Amino acid sequence: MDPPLFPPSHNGSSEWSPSSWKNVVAKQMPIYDDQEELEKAVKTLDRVAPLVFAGEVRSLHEKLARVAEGQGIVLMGGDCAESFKEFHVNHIRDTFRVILQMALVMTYGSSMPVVKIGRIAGQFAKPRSDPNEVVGGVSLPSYRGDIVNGEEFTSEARRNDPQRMVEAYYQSAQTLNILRAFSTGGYADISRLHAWNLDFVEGTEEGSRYRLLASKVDESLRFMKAIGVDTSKPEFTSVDFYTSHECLLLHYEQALTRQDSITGKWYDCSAHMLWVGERTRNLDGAHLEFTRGLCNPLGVKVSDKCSPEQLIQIIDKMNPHNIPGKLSIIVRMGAEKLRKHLPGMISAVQRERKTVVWISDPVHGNTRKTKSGYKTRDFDKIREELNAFFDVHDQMGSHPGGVHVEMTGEDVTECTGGVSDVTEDTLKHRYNTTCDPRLNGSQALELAFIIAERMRLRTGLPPL
Ligand SMILES: O=C[C@H](O)[C@H](O)COP(=O)(O)O
Ligand SMILES: C=C(OP(=O)(O)O)C(=O)O
Ligand SMILES: [Mn+2]
Repeated sequence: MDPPLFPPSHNGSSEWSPSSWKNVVAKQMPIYDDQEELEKAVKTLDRVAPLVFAGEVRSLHEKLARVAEGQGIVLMGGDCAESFKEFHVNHIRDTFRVILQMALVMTYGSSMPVVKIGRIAGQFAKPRSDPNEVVGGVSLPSYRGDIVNGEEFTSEARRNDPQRMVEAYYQSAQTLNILRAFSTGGYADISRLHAWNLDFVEGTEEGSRYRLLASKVDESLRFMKAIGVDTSKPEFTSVDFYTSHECLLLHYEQALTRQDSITGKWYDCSAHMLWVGERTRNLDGAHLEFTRGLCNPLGVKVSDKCSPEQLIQIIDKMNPHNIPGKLSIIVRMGAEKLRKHLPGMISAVQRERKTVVWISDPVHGNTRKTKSGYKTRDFDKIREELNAFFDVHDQMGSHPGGVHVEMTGEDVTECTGGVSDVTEDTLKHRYNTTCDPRLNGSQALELAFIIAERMRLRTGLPPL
C-alpha cells in the first residue's frame, strides 16, 4: 500500500492508512467465517473501477461549503437499504424523480440552491440493534443488508457472504450509470418538470400543490426566455446529483479507497459523501479511524446520546482543519429530545468556532413497531421533528442546512399519516422495505413543502 497522505499530525494521533482501521475495534461489522473467501472478494474489489471520481467529490465539497455558510440546503434521500431484489431501472428513476420534485419545491420555495444527494448506489450495509433475530423460538443472525447476508429467515441466507460485496459493487455501478444518464441526458431538464409527477401522486393534494408550483416555475422560465436567458444551458437541462451511504462495511470501503493521481489525496470512491452512523461513531472506533483519512465530505449521525463535548471531539477527529463543507452533523433524536439537546450542541459548535452543516434526519428518531409487528413512522412525528429543528436554528441564529430522509418514489405503505393517509391497518398493503420504513412519493413531497415553507418564513417571504 502507498504511504499515507496525511502526516501523523493530521489529527494529532497516529498515522493513517486505508487499513489502519484494522488496528481498532470495529462495531457492527460482519464476521466472515472463511478468510480466504473474504480475501478473494476484497482482491476483486481492489481492482474494480472507482464508482465516483475525485473531481466530482470536490465539486460536492464546494457546494457543501456554501451550505455551511448559509447559502444553500442539502437534500439527502433514498432507501433505508438498497436491495438486490428491488433493483430495477424504474425503481431508480422513481426515486430520482421524487428527489427532483422535492428539490424543485425547495429551490423555488427557499430561493436557494439545493444540493441533491441520494442514499443510493452503495447504501446496502445495515447496523442492527440486535445481532440475532428470533422467530418462533428459532434464533438466527440478523439481516445486515444484501451486501452482507440475505433477508430470508434461513441459516443459509443469514450466513455472511463476502461475494455479496462484489455483487453490491456491480449493482452500484449500474445504478450510477443510470443516475448519470438521468441527470445529464435530458430527463432532468427543467422544462420537463410536469413529467416528474408520479401517476399515484398526481391525484393527491400534494400532487396538485406540485402542479401549481410547477406552473409558476414554467411561467418564470417563459419570462426568462423572453428577456433573452438561454434556457438550453446545462443549468436548465441537467442536474448535479451525488451519491452517499453509511460508511459501515469497512472491507468494502477500504477496497474502493484510492489515491488521487493529481493531488495524492485519498478518496473513498464508493460514493461522493459518506456518513458514520449513530451506532458506530465512537471516538476510539474503526469507523472514525477510517473516515478521518478520507478527503470526501463526511457526515455523522447523532442522537441525544452524544454530548456537546463528544460532538466537538468527533468534529476534531473528522474535520481537524475545520474545512467548511467537510462535515455534516446529521441530527436524529425525535422532536422532544431535539428541542432539549440540539441547542447545547449548536452552542458548543459556535463557542469552538467549528464550521459544520446541520442536517435534520427526522425519521430515525421516530421509528416504532406496531402491534402487528411492522416497523413504521408517523408523518406527524416526522413533521414535529423537522419543525423543532427549524425552531432551534431560528433561536440559535444558525443555518438549518438540510434534510436526510428514507424515501422512495414508489407508492409504498410503510409510514403512516400525511396526506397519503396510510394507516396502521393499511401498512400491510405495500410494505416492501427490507429494513426501515420509507416515506412514499407523496409523503416525501409533503415534507419538501414543509421545508420550503420554513425556509420562506426565515427569509420573510410569504407562504407559497
Ligand atoms: O437503518 C437503521 C438501522 O439499521 C435500523 O434502524 C436498525 O433497526 P433495528 O433496530 O431493527 O435493528
Ligand atoms: C442506520 C441509519 O441511521 P442511524 O445511524 O441514524 O441510526 C440509517 O441511516 O439507516
Ligand atoms: Mn434506516
